[in-house]
Amino acid sequence: MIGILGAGSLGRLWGAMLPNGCVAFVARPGETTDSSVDYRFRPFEGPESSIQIPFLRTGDTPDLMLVTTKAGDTLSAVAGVIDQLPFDTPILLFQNGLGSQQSVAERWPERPILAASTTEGANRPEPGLLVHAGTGDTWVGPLTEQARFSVDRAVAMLEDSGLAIHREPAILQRLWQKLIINAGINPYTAILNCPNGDILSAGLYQDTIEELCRELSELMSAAVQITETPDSLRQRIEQVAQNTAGNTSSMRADVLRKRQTEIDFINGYLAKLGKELGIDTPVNQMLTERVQQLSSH
Ligand SMILES: NC(=O)C1=CN([C@@H]2O[C@H](COP(=O)(O)OP(=O)(O)OC[C@H]3O[C@@H](n4cnc5c(N)ncnc54)[C@H](OP(=O)(O)O)[C@@H]3O)[C@@H](O)[C@H]2O)C=CC1
Ligand SMILES: CC(C)(CO)C(=O)C(=O)O
Repeated sequence: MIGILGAGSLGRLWGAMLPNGCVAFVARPGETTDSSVDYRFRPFEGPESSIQIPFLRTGDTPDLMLVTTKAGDTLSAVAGVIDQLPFDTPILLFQNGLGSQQSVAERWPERPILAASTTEGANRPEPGLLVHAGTGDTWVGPLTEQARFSVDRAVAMLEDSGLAIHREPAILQRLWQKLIINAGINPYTAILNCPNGDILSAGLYQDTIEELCRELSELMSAAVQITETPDSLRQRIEQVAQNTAGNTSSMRADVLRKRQTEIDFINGYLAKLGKELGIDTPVNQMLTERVQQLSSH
């Protein structure tokens, strides 16, 4: 049995893709477990279907726990359920950005804590409907020492979904690569209130991207010893912005829905890291503050 903590877009995608009867959502503390989570699932290809996922019952012991809350909710969500989990249940964190993963791994270093980086895309355009909007790849790797022995088991269980799953021993580096893309696209789309592709012609982007990429290059080199020039980072950011030109980024979507964004775990994380490492990050700081002003901080 696989437990899923966070019945949002990504949690429901795993709920729909994993074999029926093998998954259960984890209720919030005090929430009833008598009901189920019911929704329509629109797959990337093929007809819609109805999904019904039960809640994990007291005494059920999941073999794997997927955590699909937003980064800002993750530490408290895990804290709320961890005492009910067997000590050896792998806990796999799916958050974008960085910072939330380290908080969980540092608080429970003796537990098997893993992280995933995924390019699958899921959204809920209306209540009760989950859309698998884009197929991609999911990489899974260990954050704590204990987790090294759990990666193969976690990958094997997730492979039952039919999605593309890969082992990634250097998961932190993999998360950094996605962080770079999110840091170079998401805040601009939120501030400018535009689809991903439109940032490229905007004055705010053109005036700051060179300096932002210099900050990203220095931070990545200092934090995870990946050397990549600012120009190369800029090319990667612009390639993704072009490939996803019509998309509404997750950060713009959060602002439009008046939900808390993940800015503190993207550019905010980078600005904080810069302070710790003695690297100036004025553009990350400016983007963080401007997005914070837009959202419900
Ligand atoms: N959606 C996607 O395609 C992708 C998402 N990600 C990342 O995955 C994470 C989740 O994203 P997404 O699914 O889109 O976000 P959603 O907001 O759709 O889902 C998060 C869910 O977690 C629930 N939640 C919050 N706190 C708790 C708690 N304490 N106990 C149980 N449930 C809780 C929320 O409930 P409520 O709404 O009631 O607060 C919500 O249903 C993010 O970090 C995102 O960046 C990464 C790649 C792709
Ligand atoms: C790559 C990008 C920017 C695609 O929209 C994304 O990951 C997001 O919106 O969070």
